[in-house]
Amino acid sequence: MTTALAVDGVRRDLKGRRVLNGLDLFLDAGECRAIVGLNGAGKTTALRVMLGMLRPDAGTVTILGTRLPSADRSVWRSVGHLVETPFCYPELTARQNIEASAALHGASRASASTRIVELADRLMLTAWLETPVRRLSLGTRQKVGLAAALVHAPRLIVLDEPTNGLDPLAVVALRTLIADATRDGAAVLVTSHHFDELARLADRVDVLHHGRIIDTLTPDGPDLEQRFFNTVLAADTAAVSA
Ligand SMILES: Nc1ncnc2c1ncn2[C@@H]1O[C@H](COP(=O)(O)OP(=O)(O)OP(=O)(O)O)[C@@H](O)[C@H]1O
Repeated sequence: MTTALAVDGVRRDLKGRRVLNGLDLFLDAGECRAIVGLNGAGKTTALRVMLGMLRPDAGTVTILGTRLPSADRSVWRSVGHLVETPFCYPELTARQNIEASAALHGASRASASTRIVELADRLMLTAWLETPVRRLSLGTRQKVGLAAALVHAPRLIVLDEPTNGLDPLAVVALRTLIADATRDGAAVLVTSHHFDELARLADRVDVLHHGRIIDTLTPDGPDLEQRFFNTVLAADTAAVSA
């Protein structure tokens, strides 16, 4: 297996508060991993550090074999992400937004145009392709952001709460897109608060609590949500009695 993403001992403070506290995470090609955690556990901050948007105070991040911050354009071209705001220029149409992402990631016009047709069809976005993004609903914008993240067939895909605003049909479509990507060798990292969704999506589920991974759960097996709560409760109980 090739390691697509390696996060080793990352620490990061924000406004004097320790948000990431010795974060370790390794993601292989062909694998989908999920990060779960309570609100404020540090999920989005972790993804931002992994994507080079924030520098760690300590520890290292290695993406597709290159240690940050020295990743060059060829590395970033192989990464697709949707973190916080979807990739959207409000005055441009959905198609133009997705084309802009394809161009930014070095995809040819021909391959982008074929892939946009496919992604729009699968995400039920075709009817909205020529509409300016500012006129789209929240969920449709999310679909544009997802298409922009996937249009260049990235080898590393990072999605922060990707089902935000999506209807149940679109959730199923996203699930099959992620399954196809991992089957083709991409590595996928997602965050989510929806345990039933994670159970169907991820190969492993990492529990992030107070800025570090405290356990890794297998998504199959009984009641993932209850196992998550048990893990968090046990960690808090141990911290109180220490
Ligand atoms: N720019 C910032 N400045 C100061 N503190 C921040 C900043 N961004 C995040 N934080 C703090 O860092 C902690 C972790 O935030 P983060 O958004 O990473 O959590 P999260 O696990 O993604 O939460 P949620 O599930 O609510 O999205 C929170 O306490 C948050 O208030």
